[in-house]
Amino acid sequence: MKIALLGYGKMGQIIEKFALERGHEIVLKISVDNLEDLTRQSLKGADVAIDFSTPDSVLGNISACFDANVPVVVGTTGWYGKLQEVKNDCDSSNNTLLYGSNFSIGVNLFFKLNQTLAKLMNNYPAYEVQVEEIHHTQKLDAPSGTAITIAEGIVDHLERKSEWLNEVVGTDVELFPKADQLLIESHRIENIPGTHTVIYSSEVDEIEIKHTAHSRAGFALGAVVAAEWLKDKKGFFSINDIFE
Ligand SMILES: NC(=O)C1=CN([C@@H]2O[C@H](COP(=O)(O)OP(=O)(O)OC[C@H]3O[C@@H](n4cnc5c(N)ncnc54)[C@H](O)[C@@H]3O)[C@@H](O)[C@H]2O)C=CC1
Ligand SMILES: O=C(O)C1=N[C@H](C(=O)O)C[C@H](O)C1
Repeated sequence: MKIALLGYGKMGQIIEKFALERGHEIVLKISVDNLEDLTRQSLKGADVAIDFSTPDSVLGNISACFDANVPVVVGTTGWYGKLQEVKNDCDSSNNTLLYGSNFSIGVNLFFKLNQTLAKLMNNYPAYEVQVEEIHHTQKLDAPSGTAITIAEGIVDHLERKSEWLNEVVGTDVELFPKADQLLIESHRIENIPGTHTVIYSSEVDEIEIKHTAHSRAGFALGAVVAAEWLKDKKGFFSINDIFE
């Protein structure tokens, strides 16, 4: 496949390595240094685009892919408030997009485990639940996209929680969640690729499920596999559609 990389930073560069290893060709690499190279014409030379850019640029990049009728895999996070709008655009323009807050196999298994545990906990009101995420200090968005997916998995399956709220540890803002609110605590520490923990705590004990990414390799390989999966599809998909 001919692949356009929209975003050639930490993730884009590892994705390139896996794509080449799997026999693909990189026909376009866009970063903040060559934004002028992203044109309808240049995109049309790709079978698929993979976007790992920034929360501020991702929506423009998606529009550019729709305009060129090029399927796009979106790994960028921090834009999910616009998800429904993007889905509508995708459907009405007969385009193709797959997004995922996390492309690693381990985290997608973790998402399922999280939902199962949340369902079980409906019978055990003594447990209070909290989500924690830790990422490197260059991360632009908080909470992480993965933490949002985890929190939605809890809110959708645990009756006593109806919404999530986020506290970035180390800032002056301290939150006091109400009983029906799920706290996501975000920590920013040098060089952490991504750690997510769900903690159920009672007076007498604690249950913790935790995913630790040792590197960015799982995210990057997952993005290339997602692009391969998307090749002959049409429509709006999430990473969950691959794992189903
Ligand atoms: N879904 C997943 O599995 C994962 C998602 N991510 C997300 O991917 C995104 C990128 O992460 P990193 O590579 O770590 O960030 P990074 O900061 O290392 O790279 C971002 C790249 O985007 C480029 N860029 C800036 N404006 C652009 C524009 N208008 N068009 C195209 N590129 C532009 C920058 O020059 C840079 O090359 C973040 O939103 C992050 O949260 C990161 C890892 C895994
Ligand atoms: O910015 C990152 O690095 C990561 N972002 C994704 C997220 O926001 O969940 C996935 C992974 O945790 C790494």
